[in-house]
Amino acid sequence: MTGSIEVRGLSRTFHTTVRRPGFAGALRSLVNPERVAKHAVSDISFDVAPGELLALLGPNGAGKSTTIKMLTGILTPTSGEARVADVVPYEERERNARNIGAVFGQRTQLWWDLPVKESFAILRDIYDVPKAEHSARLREFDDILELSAFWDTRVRHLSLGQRVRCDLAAALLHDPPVVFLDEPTIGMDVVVKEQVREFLRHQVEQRGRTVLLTTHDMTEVERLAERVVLINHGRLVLDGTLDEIRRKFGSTWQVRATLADGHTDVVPPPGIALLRQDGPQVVFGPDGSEAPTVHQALKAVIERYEVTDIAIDEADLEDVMRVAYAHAGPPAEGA
Ligand SMILES: Nc1ncnc2c1ncn2[C@@H]1O[C@H](COP(=O)(O)OP(=O)(O)OP(=O)(O)O)[C@@H](O)[C@H]1O
Repeated sequence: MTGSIEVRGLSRTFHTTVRRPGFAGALRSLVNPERVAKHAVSDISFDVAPGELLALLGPNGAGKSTTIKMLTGILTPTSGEARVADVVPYEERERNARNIGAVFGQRTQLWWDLPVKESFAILRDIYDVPKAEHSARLREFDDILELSAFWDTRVRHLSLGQRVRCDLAAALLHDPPVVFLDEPTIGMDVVVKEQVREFLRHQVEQRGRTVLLTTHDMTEVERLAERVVLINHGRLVLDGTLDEIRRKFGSTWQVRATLADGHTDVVPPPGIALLRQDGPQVVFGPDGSEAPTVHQALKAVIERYEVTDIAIDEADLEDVMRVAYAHAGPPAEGA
């Protein structure tokens, strides 16, 4: 068994009934329901190699959770195929469950009314983990995640950050080669986020686990992922390294400047876009494929404005992604 993920032409369409407004509409819907198809995921293919951490990115409603649900065996695809650690997840759910760990940041898989350590003990029995192994693994997780402070607390009384750290430990207690994380750090403070990231790095680099992560946090992507797959309206838009994405979407530089007094209406020079403005602080970036080089841009900005400070930065990944999403174009019908 290898901890790889293979996705080939995976699609999932949901059929929903349209609710017509008003009482008469409700009656008509009852007698003659109107069904519409929603193509949540359309023909996507990608691979994740054993021991690789891949970030699956996309705006709200792009199809990320639907993809993860198919790979964890919760949903069956409408067409296409997936293999996770050599198992077709939606055909062999039990075998798949032994090979994967999953954390959904918005939901817990722990028992709400039990203390944390009892939840862990139940999982140990479910997965048949020998006691010594279970204890050693908990000690390893505790070293980074600092769980023992709330070992005896009922899950319902944990804070969000404490709960997700426990969920992460619970997902890995049976030592699965593949881990799915759907927005694991949503709503966490920066200190806990960093703790979770260190834990994930450790799991990938030291334990060789394969991780598929969805997040809207670009700092997380930069800290953890070398490669990203971008989906929009259910379709795969891009599969590449962060460097390739930065190159492809042109935003290879940013010029950050502080303008002298009096510049209120900032109209950037040709080929240059005003990305952000906060009073006299402005950030310029390339505007499309014919954009000037960073040196030409610096010269153009200095010639046009009186600046008190100016610096060149690597493009912000949030801005790069915004351009990438814009390039993806409008949705296909039903997407
Ligand atoms: N059970 C369902 N029935 C009908 N439509 C659904 C169902 N689940 C998801 N969808 C639709 O499929 C599309 C993709 O949803 P999905 O949850 O996969 O997006 P996402 O990329 O995870 O979004 P987010 O970043 O907001 O979590 C959305 O338009 C959503 O409304």
